Amino acid sequence: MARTRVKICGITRSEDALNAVTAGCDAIGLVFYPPSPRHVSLEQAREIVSSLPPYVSVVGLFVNPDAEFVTKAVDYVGLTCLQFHGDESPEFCNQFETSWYKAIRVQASTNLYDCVKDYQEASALLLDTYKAGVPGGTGETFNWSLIPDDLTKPIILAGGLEPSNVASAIEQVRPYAVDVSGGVEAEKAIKSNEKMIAFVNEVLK
Ligand SMILES: O=C(O)c1ccccc1N[C@@H]1O[C@H](COP(=O)(O)O)[C@@H](O)[C@H]1O
Repeated sequence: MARTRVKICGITRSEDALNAVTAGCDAIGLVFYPPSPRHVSLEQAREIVSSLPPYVSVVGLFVNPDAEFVTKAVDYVGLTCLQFHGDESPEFCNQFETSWYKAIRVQASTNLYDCVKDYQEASALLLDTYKAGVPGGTGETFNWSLIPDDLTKPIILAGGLEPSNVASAIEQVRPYAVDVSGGVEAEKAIKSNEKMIAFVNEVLK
């Protein structure tokens, strides 16, 4: 069985990006959502990406963006994948030539089979915690038993993951990948090298 991939999201500094890659992550995430404390400008993002070694995926995170902005970010920054974390429709997500996936904020009433059907062109579904009024990055887990084990899309598990719970999350959900932001921070928007190493080690053990 393939190993679980790791994305570390909300990178705001080149040194954090390099530490994340050295720790063993497969992808970094850059937040293009101005209200987030982890928001980066296109210039900051381009500088971070220019410091990366080869073979690292660069995911742009958007919340209800303008299509023109997404296209500009792909070209200017060199994004390899798009994460839509708002209320974007399948039609909106599909208009880009870049690989994309959709974040679903899961609550008891969420029908994940319908989400798979609705977003059939997505390369994966990212499952995050539902919290009213907050699009993501809540630092809170959700009830993983709400995830059926026969979904026909790769699942990226997110929401409140940290070194102490990621191994049990993987054991229970068997996701394609895990995604972490707040759980490996030293302070808001600043990553902890120790926590990133601990997180990846827990995934790989
Ligand atoms: O990180 C943010 O500020 C953010 C803002 C808006 C939407 C999503 C955001 N982050 C993503 O949320 C999940 C879970 O994060 P956490 O590990 O619970 O902090 C993850 O995909 C983040 O990239």
